[in-house]
Amino acid sequence: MQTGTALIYDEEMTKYKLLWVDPACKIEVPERLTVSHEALVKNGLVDRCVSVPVREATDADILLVHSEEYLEAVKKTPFMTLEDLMEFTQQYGDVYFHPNIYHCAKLAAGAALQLVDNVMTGKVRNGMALVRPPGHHSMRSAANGFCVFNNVSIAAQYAKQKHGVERVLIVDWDVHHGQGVQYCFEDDPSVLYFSWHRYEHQKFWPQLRESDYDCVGKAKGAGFNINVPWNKVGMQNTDYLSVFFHVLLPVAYEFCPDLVLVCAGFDAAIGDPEGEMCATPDIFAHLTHLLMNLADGKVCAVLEGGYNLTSLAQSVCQTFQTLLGDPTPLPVNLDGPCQSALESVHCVRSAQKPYWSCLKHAADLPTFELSTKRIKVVEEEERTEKVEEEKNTEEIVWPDPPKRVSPCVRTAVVLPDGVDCPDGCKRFTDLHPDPLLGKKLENILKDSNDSDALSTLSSLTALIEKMETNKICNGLVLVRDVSMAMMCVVQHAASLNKRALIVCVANEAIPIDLTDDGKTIMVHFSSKESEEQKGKYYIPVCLKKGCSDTSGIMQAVLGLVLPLGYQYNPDLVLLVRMPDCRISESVWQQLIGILQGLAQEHTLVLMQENEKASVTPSASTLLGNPAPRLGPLQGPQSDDVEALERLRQKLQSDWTLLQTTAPDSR
Ligand SMILES: CC(O)(O)NCCCCNCCCN
Ligand SMILES: [Zn+2]
Repeated sequence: MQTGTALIYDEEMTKYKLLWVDPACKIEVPERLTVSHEALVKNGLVDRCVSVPVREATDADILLVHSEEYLEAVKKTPFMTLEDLMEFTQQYGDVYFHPNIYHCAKLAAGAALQLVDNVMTGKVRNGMALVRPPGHHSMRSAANGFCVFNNVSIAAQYAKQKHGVERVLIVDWDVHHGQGVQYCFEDDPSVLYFSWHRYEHQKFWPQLRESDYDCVGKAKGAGFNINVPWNKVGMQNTDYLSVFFHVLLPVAYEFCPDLVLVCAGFDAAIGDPEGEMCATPDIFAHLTHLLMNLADGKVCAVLEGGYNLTSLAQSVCQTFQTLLGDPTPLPVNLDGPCQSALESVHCVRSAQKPYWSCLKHAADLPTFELSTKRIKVVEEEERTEKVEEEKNTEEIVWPDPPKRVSPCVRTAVVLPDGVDCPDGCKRFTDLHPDPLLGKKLENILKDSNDSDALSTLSSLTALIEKMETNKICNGLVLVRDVSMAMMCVVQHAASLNKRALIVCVANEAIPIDLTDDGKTIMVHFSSKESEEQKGKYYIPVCLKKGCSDTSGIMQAVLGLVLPLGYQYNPDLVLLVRMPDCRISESVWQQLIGILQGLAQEHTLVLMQENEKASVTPSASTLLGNPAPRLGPLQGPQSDDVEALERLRQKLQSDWTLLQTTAPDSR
């Protein structure tokens, strides 16, 4: 299995800066790179990465995206006088030139190509390039928005041409719209471009009509361009996650990319003068994690924006730690998305509905949107360049991201004799069995002197305690009686006052009487409608074709289990695979991989002891290896979608992160 995270950085890219007064450009300073790199050094992350050297992009590389006349013009800048540089800059917007910026722009683009080469040839699993100048605003024949060459667009074309990549997903989480990327690929169905961006109904820079949600791509590229406008500032972690769960991830899994490129701008974080958002740096740990089970884990992040030096450095470290496989921090008290974010999610899903089967049941455009659409046209004429006022975001404070400590044992296993312990795992036995355990579990144990059941259960309970004290990250346990073991875990977690999210894949309904006390929440996948409607903590997901239905499961995991799980915020995730369920191995691995974003990766996998063939693949994902790709997904069964939507309607008043439509509250 491929491992290793590349870090690409060269201090040469700090050797250019603004040489004259320009309020629009003064935030793009060399210190952006130095503080990021220094933070990586301070947190011991540089030593854990594979340092990959930069290289200069060649003319051929740059011409994959840019025109010859533009390249020839930029080539002249190193020899220009200050006056010439200022005059040369005038023809572009919100960007500045410097005698050394052409050199640095070649290094920034070359860094992205080095990253693609190392990931595509399997020298590393994933990585991030810390570069400046950024890239996503630059266009075929124009610099723009601090960008000279479009680093990520060049990397996408390069990956296709040199490495035969067929489908590239570009995730642009920078707070500005990467219009340069959109223009480059808008008619290209092999590159899916996703961007969210501060928009404020076209009042925010670059004030483009084509940054709105209804610009979905052109001709063959229709559907392969996804714009999520933020029409208000102050967006929080929950808003970002809502867009990943209900827009990006379902489409990304359907698209099934060979490679994921990230326009990793951190001006979407709190404290940034450009974004004026409120999402905290640890959110990038989750956003990164949620992409790492795509494309067999081939994720290449390239720095774009980020102008608050504190949140930038923290966000960069959060991203690297996740790329390195460290447990994600607990997503603290997420409430639901704000009304404006919900409207954006609603509009994007309805605009993209014709192009993606995972969205074929999405709601139509909200009626108010149709009316404001006309109003927006009217405002168009009134749009005036707003005066640059200084953003005093320097005073904003937020808590330091929590420490993310990797337990000394990553994956512990409890296996019957004769089943080998997978490489990298540690066989676990309970060294101090609790003599009273039989008594405590008598209500569960049918036969209290069933010694090996007792020993398995005591290992199970001891394993949970080791996870709760962070001695062990996650675990895999094979048992004879899965239902009984599940009840034991539920009871033991409750006794430790730990909240457990149980995801149970079965075929039949299962005998379980969950106390509706909120200490446990269960999502139960089966092929049978469950007759009794239990409280808000028992969620039956019925799939007509049962758990062999890959797209049905994935639709429910991404659109229901993830939002629910993030909002519930468990201390422990229990993944239970009933013997009768026919889930495919790779879907099971995706389930394990995706849900590791919760509970600081304290995932406990429980299977029947005859599932020996699943031990190695399950352990591989628990060890942090990416789950295998599922292939492009077909649409889920209509009646399953309708059942899921009924479930959403029922649950979303309690679990507001489940919402995908804005109430027509105009
Ligand atoms: C890479 C990037 O997306 O971060 N570039 C952002 C360019 C912003 C241009 N406007 C500046 C106005 C200053 N208040
Ligand atoms: Zn930006």
